[in-house]
Amino acid sequence: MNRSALTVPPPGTPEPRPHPDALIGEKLGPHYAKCFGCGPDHPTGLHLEAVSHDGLSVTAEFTVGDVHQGAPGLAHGGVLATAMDEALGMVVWLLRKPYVTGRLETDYLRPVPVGTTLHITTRCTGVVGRKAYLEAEARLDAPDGPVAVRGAALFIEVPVAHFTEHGDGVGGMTPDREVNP
Ligand SMILES: CCCCCCCCCC(=O)SCCNC(=O)CCNC(=O)[C@H](O)C(C)(C)COP(=O)(O)OP(=O)(O)OC[C@H]1O[C@@H](n2cnc3c(N)ncnc32)[C@H](O)[C@@H]1OP(=O)(O)O
Repeated sequence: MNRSALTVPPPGTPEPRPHPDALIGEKLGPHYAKCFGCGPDHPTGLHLEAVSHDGLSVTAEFTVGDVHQGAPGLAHGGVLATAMDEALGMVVWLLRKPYVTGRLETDYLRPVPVGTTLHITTRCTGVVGRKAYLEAEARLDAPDGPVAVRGAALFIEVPVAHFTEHGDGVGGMTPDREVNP
């Protein structure tokens, strides 16, 4: 993958660990019912479902539907980037602090037909100050299927005020709340 230095942790960055209270090895619930990425109440959203793993990693599944097309019969690249962004966001939840995407890099390796279930794996590779370094991979139809998309990201920790001042709040979430109900 063509990674920029901006999404690679500096040399010597220790391996990050989940927050001691993070739920590991369990299905992660949506962070917001109307979220385009994970919300069950979004009519055309991705309905991403994810499970957390030790080592600050998440696996997630997303089945490409008719409403996600770009070219006829193929997933839109922006939708695929959204799926990566959402699955990356689920990893930083395990730090139990609010983060937003600062930078998202995406490499598209194979077309993704409608009906495909993408198996997405995301991992945090380092945390330095407010910056969390992340990487992602999406495979076609099986956890060991062909790689279709690779991604890397830099997420930035923000205060809760980021959501209350710029949006409509945090949907009942606070940093102290169980984030994976
Ligand atoms: C309640 C939880 C909800 C969870 C939702 C999950 C959904 C999935 C995730 C998303 O899609 S979030 C939505 C998309 N992202 C945004 O809307 C973020 C919009 N951008 C911002 O609000 C600000 O630009 C941001 C908070 C990211 C940074 O602004 P700040 O003023 O707080 O930080 P600052 O600019 O001082 O940067 C802090 C550090 O991050 C670095 N940085 C910030 N943006 C960067 C960038 N884009 N690329 C590289 N580095 C970046 C910056 O260089 C600096 O590094 P150093 O500490 O080493 O000096």
